[in-house]
Amino acid sequence: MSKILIALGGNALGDTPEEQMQLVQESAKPIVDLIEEGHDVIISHGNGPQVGAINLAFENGSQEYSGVPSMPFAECGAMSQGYIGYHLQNAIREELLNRGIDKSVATIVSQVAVDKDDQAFENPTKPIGSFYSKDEAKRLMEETGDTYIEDAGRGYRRVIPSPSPIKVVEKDIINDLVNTGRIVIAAGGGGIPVVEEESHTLTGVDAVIDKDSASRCLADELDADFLFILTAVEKIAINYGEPDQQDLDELTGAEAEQLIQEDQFAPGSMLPKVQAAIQFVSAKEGRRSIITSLEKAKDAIQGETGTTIVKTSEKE
Ligand SMILES: Nc1ncnc2c1ncn2[C@@H]1O[C@H](COP(=O)(O)OP(=O)(O)O)[C@@H](O)[C@H]1O
Ligand SMILES: NC(=O)OP(=O)(O)O
Repeated sequence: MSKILIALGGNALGDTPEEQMQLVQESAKPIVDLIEEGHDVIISHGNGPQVGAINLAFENGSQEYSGVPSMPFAECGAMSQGYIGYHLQNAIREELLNRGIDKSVATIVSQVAVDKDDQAFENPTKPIGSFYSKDEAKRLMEETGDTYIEDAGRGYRRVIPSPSPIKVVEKDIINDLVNTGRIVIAAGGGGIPVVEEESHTLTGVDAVIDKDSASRCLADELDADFLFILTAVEKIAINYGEPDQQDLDELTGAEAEQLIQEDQFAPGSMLPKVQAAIQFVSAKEGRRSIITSLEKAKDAIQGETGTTIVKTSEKE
């Protein structure tokens, strides 16, 4: 049996509490399929729409009502972990009980250490919150001074810094829970970004870490066998969205690097997933990273679908 870290994409969560509550019931099924097969499963998830909405709600509130404070991004990230983890752990719990599986599931509020001098702080790239038209984004930029960019052909979104993860602060406790058969939801939304001071104080920073990158970091620390990146597509493709689109079954790290050089993967969407997958498999023989859709997760672990990324030396 394998240790599998599952990184859930935005389509597993939706945009509103009602949508999320409903969607996580569907997301729980393939997760519990893997648990039922005897695998150790750790779950992480994105938070781009949610962290943006939480931050904006406080911003709007603080403009209208004097008692509402502005909310820094680290705190917004922590809130998003609680909000998403609450729905997700209940959906998984219910699915486990319905199938007569006696296992407990919980969410760990997870902090991820970053370097205070990470270049990412100078160059915001992480899209968060809702999508806007070009005109709306221009107006918002003028009004707020925030940065908005076009996000993978889907509209304009606010961007904030997204430093690289160094370590998951709570990794030991996550490891202990996994090793005693618990299902853990961790490093949600890429983790709460913190800088470790010399005094050992952990100070939150205004950033959102990419969840695929943080998931890779946690999968590495837990020595997982599989990093599953579940998103809206069954396989990654070359010439994605074009008439000559070609879906890919298996890639080595080197082949995937070559496709990155050819700009085959959109920044802010598929690119960070492929980069996380390459980094995960390159670190140790025998690891697999699979990029596929939620619905196909069970088939993908049998090698029946999805795009599998393997260490280059394993295919030579
Ligand atoms: N080369 C590619 N192959 C497959 N999908 C791609 C490719 N380039 C961009 N995409 C898009 O990337 C999306 C996944 O990114 P995104 O929606 O940001 O992920 P998440 O599920 O983590 O929210 C896919 O649904 C697809 O629309
Ligand atoms: N934190 C993060 O990467 O969230 P999304 O996957 O929702 O963008």
